[in-house]
Amino acid sequence: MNKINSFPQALTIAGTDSGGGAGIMADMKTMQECRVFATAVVVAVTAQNTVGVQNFQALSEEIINDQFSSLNDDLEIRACKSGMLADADHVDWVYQNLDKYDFGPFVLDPVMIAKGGAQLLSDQGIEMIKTKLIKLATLITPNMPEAERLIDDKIESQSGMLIAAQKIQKLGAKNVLIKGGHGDSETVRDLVLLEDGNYFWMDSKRVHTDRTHGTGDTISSAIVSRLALGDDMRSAILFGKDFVEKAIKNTIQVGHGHGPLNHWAYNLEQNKNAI
Ligand SMILES: Nc1ncnc2c1ncn2[C@@H]1O[C@H](COP(=O)(O)OP(=O)(O)OP(=O)(O)O)[C@@H](O)[C@H]1O
Ligand SMILES: Cc1ncc(CO)c(N)n1
Repeated sequence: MNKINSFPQALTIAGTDSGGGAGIMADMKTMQECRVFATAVVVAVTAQNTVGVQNFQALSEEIINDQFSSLNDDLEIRACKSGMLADADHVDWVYQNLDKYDFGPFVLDPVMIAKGGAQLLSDQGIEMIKTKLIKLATLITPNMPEAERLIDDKIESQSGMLIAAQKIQKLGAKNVLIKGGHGDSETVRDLVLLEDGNYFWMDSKRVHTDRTHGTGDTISSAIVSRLALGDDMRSAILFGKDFVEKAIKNTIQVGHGHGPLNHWAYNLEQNKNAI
């Protein structure tokens, strides 16, 4: 690799959040905290705050292709992720670019509905993820409602969660992380199904808070960062869980709705332990 360009670089392909807590903003803050250089392809712009999404506009095919091409011409992206992709055309354009360029392992966060209820991906867009984009995914990270939508079935138990992960893997994703943040159980359980068929659970105590805007973006960006730094999939996912847990626990008071996470909490804790 060209030494001049050797600092670890990661890419997020997603929508912006003017409120700063989710989407590209959460992704880049997370990557920065993980010590990788963050880059972005903007697919859509949202007018959003902690209360909800007030409006959004997706960008043209030309500017999306040009952003990918600019990155490919100059940077050395080692891992990438996608977030909000808006509709079927945008999913397809992202597919074509990821098929064309090598940006390393690809983490697909199939963002469908924001915590405030806004639909960030059309029904046809969901179908395009299921039939096309998923085949490029090194890892897919649905939350529970997204996992149910991907398999078109309800998930009602832990064995149901495993069966769902296996079905999602059959759609084409190599590794599957089903996030269990939704609901009100005291223990939050995430499930990881690895490429080789082995699986494990990640448990944590539920933090009773409404400051959970951008949890999914944050865990997937922490995972992508560690993949860009050379971690194997299992270590990268375990790191992501630790990172997001600390970011949720160490609440900050911003906004009046689903508040954002504290993206510097992980490093604050590391520094404290180092003293
Ligand atoms: N209240 C909570 N307490 C502890 N961990 C949580 C809580 N909420 C979410 N998590 C963790 O955060 C991560 C993201 O899970 P979640 O199910 O919230 O994703 P998401 O719905 O995609 O998030 P978003 O749509 O806000 O980006 C998971 O590892 C989950 O276990
Ligand atoms: C732009 C954007 N991406 C993702 C989410 C989901 O967290 C959101 N609320 N907004």
